[in-house]
Amino acid sequence: MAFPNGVLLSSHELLDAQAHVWNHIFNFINSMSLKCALQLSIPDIIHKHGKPITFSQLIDILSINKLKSPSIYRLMRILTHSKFFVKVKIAGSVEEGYWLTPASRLLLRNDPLSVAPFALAMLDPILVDPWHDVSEWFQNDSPTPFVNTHGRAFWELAGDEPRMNQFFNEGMASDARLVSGVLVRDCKNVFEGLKSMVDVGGGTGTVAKIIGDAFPGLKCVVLDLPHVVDGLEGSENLTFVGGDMFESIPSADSVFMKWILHDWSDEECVKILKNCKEAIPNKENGGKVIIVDIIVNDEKEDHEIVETQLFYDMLMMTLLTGRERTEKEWAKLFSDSGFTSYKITHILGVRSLIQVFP
Ligand SMILES: C[S@@+](CC[C@H](N)C(=O)[O-])C[C@H]1O[C@@H](n2cnc3c(N)ncnc32)[C@H](O)[C@@H]1O
Ligand SMILES: O=c1cc(-c2ccc(O)cc2)oc2c(O)c(O)ccc12
Repeated sequence: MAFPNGVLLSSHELLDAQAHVWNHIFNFINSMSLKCALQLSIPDIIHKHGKPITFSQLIDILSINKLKSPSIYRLMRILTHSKFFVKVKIAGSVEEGYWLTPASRLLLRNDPLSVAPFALAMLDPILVDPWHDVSEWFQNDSPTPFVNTHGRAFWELAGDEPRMNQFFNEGMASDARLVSGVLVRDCKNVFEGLKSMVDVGGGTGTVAKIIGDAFPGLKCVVLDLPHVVDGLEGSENLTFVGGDMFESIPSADSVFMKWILHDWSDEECVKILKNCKEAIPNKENGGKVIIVDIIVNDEKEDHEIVETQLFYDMLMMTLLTGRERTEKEWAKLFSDSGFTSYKITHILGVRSLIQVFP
């Protein structure tokens, strides 16, 4: 087969190319099938059943129009293919049963590490609609596709829409639980010896609580926007401050920022980092900024990790003014903000821990 430009392809290459394009066109079907399973609570139903569930048992429990049961078989088939469920033999029965996989365990609603709130949030029209406007945004003056669609910036809408504020903060808190567990288990040395830490953009305080409990001598302050921290109660070594990191950051030995700088442009990051440096009075004596964020390394990392990092980069471009950065781009931000050195620890999968020293 020859294309008009003279490129020759075997039938095999041509059919592979067609399958590749189709898989990209239909990728949204994976996301939407997952959304449907979550809305019908299928992972929770299987978990509550406590053992592999047969198709007929699942149909009995699901609250659906039973005439549509055969379509549940098709939904389960695609989700089993994409490894959200497995089919296993049931002793003494000819029927097989559906069981959970590590991926669907992360979708259980009451699991502290649940990704379910985020999955539902990400697939809500509020966050899906801006993706239809990306090409229009490329051609106009809007700061982000999100502003193009909603007329307001992401954080403004979160402040005005209690539903979005709640699902976003819940989603962040579940990720914060997962990351904090790794930090207090595997990165003790990063926090040992610190007397105070301000978690900038620390949300509802999940990371600060877990780190504060693991290091009782460490006084933690969470700085976030007033609509996020209003009414939250602190403890012996945890306080909440409503404010704006672009204005000022409370003083502390160390500043912690998880998933903050990737939300913002280079110019905005330099402003935040300069405020972080101002906030650390003890510059020579152990003062530092601790960052948890993505470092893109498309030469070394495996294909799936880089794909997740590039999804995040597109997410930051579409919802916010941010981006994912390579080590060289991070290093430039740090030196432009007046920091002298940094140390990277690759410990958090898709993300890394970066300590930056004044
Ligand atoms: C992506 S979330 C990260 C939350 C938390 N650090 C985590 O990883 O779980 C970004 C946080 O920055 C907060 N934020 C946005 N603009 C801010 C500002 N100008 N000053 C302080 N916090 C801000 C948001 O409210 C949100 O809680
Ligand atoms: O709007 C988001 C969503 C996420 C997100 C989505 C799905 C997950 O399993 C985890 C997180 O992350 C975001 C983020 O890190 C950010 O800085 C801004 C917005 C979002």
